[in-house]
Amino acid sequence: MVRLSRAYSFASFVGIAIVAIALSWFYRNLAVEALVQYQTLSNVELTRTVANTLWPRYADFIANAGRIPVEHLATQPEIARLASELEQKLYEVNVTKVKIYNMYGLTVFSTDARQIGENKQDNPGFRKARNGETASDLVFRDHYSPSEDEVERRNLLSSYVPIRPTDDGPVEGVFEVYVDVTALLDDIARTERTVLAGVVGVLLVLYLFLYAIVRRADRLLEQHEDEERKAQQERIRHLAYHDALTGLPNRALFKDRLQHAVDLAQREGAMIGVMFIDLDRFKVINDSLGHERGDRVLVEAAARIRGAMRTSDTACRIGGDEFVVILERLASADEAARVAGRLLEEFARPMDVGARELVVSPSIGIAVYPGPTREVDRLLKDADAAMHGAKEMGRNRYLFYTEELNARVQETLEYELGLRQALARDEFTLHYQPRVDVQSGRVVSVEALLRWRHPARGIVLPDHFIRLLEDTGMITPVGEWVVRQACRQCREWHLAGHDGVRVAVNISLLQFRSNSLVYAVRRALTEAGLAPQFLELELTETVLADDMGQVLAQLRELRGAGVQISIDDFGTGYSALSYLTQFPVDYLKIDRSFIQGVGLREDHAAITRAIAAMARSLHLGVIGEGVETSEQMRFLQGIGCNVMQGDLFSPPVAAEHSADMLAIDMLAAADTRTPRGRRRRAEA
Ligand SMILES: Nc1nc2c(ncn2[C@@H]2O[C@H](COP(=O)(O)O[C@H]3[C@@H](O)[C@H](n4cnc5c(=O)[nH]c(N)nc54)O[C@@H]3COP(=O)(O)O)[C@@H](O)[C@H]2O)c(=O)[nH]1
Repeated sequence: MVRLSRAYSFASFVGIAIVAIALSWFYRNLAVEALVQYQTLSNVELTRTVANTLWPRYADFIANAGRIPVEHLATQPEIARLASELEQKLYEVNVTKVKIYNMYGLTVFSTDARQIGENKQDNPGFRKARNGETASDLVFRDHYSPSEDEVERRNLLSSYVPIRPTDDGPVEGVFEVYVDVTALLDDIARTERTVLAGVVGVLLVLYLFLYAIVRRADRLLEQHEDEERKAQQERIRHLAYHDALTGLPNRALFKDRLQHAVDLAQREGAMIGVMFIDLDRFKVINDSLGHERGDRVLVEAAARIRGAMRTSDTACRIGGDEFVVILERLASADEAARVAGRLLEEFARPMDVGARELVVSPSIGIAVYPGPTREVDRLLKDADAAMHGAKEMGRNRYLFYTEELNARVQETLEYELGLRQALARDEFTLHYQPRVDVQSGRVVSVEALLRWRHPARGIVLPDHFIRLLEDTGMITPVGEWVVRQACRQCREWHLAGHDGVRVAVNISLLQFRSNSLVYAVRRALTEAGLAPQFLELELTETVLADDMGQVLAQLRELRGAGVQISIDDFGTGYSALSYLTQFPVDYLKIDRSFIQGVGLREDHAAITRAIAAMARSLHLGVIGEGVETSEQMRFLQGIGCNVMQGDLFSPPVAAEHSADMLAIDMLAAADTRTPRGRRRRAEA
């Protein structure tokens, strides 16, 4: 970095030098010019005086001097007289030499007699004077002879002055006057040196004064730079060890702090704890509300965690929605439980994250040392396992780590990991359950139901993994796979001759929130070459009760394209029935819990009747699901519900048997079926 003082020193030195040189040059020029002007005037005056007194008597001699042989000129009596008279006249002035030229440049007279007779007609000074102008020239002579004597190193001003008998008369000759200005020029040089010394002295004082200021500024700057550098390093260090969003220590600093806490605990024989906090369903919040609101949830969560902690605890954010608190110097495990309890209370208050208020709960796992956690470097892992245990137990709670819990959690984690890989490993499959028109005995539509062919556990039913798919955000890609697969299968049925059959697919609320549903459905239909009216989407009432505007827009688009919409598990959603008039719906599926209550509970029979009547008056189709007995079938027939689904006709069957299922008379099959036994065989 360029130092100010160094730059200032250099620039000022150059400045002072330039000022000194310029000043000296100007002063000398002005002074010398003034001297030349003054001395020239004085020479002109002298010439006029001489001309007035001497010229009338010598004018003829000088005019005719050209006729006298040059070698005799100096010996003419006029010359001696002239020399004598001039000597008197020049006695009191500082003129050192005088020459007189005639109009042809002949030196008629000179105080140095050796120069008499010389011709100066080509001399510019002479020529100028002959033409009526005065010409002066400052010259330096190493050796100079004013008369016959010689002097050395002189500065001389020589002036050529025209001689006129009267002020406005013609020029009749030229006077050359030499004045010795050596002393005057020396004076000028002395004054110049004095002025220069004075100016340079003042400039130096100014320079030193400014230098002191610049030096101080330099130091202040240096100090400021130092502070800025330190602050910058501190900022970088902070960024390296803190989470930019919440400002909490990050994973790197957490490891440091944990190590420190462990060292202290081992030295003092104290107890420490690690609390692993994971926000419940954060992925869903993030995906549905957007990342900006997700960030606000995280910031608010960090503030609440800090609020619930003791001053001796350290809270860190170690991942997306994962926070860890190091609990130092615990008196007992109960103290950790109290901190966790406070934290749950903090999270019970709704969070204001913009458009809506949210209650975001945490699941908390706690591992204490010494305790079931024997190795300190397992503290975090064990707290993590306890947190998963808390999630399994229903979330929004805390759980201490135990070895049994660990085994269970490991199993769940493996299961979860397997599910994450199931789509890529092609382990999902669809089973199909027919819906029968009991008036004709024919299959009118088929519900596609997802199954996971687990490598060790065999066929796993969706109740065991749909929620996990939703929690992990995998429901969207898996749901899209289901739609694609079902459309392809339906097209195959059509090609095999069952061309009126419709396929129904269950759609999760999260698929609506992902906003890719409409595109995925259209693409699946196009890829399979299936007309939209053969695809039915089953939604639960919770979907309709969600963000009405968002769901309605997508439903209208799908319905507009020709896709059929049905409400699944109808009657269990406890939501306002008015939505039925607003949403574009084609069918209501009466929940199987009501149908299975028929013959056992009058209220269930009443609800079933009411739903069928409502569907009829709203001109909606009605489907009875979970029909297991002939009694239930007859009851439904009696209330005008003729399309039924249930084990009485067929449980869900694998794709390879689905075409056979479409070919048979379902009523005849129902007569010979023992529902539950048949279900187990078909799904095995
Ligand atoms: N989002 C998605 N959800 C899906 C998908 N596939 C299934 N599901 C949902 O999982 C729930 C459980 O489904 P499943 O275990 O397949 O059970 C279905 C039938 O087997 C069962 N059923 C049908 N008839 C009978 C019967 O007579 N008795 C009896 N005990 N069970 C019967 O009902 C389930 C179908 O229910 P529904 O969808 O409400 O019509 C279930 O909620 C599925 O929705 C999927 O791809 N995506």
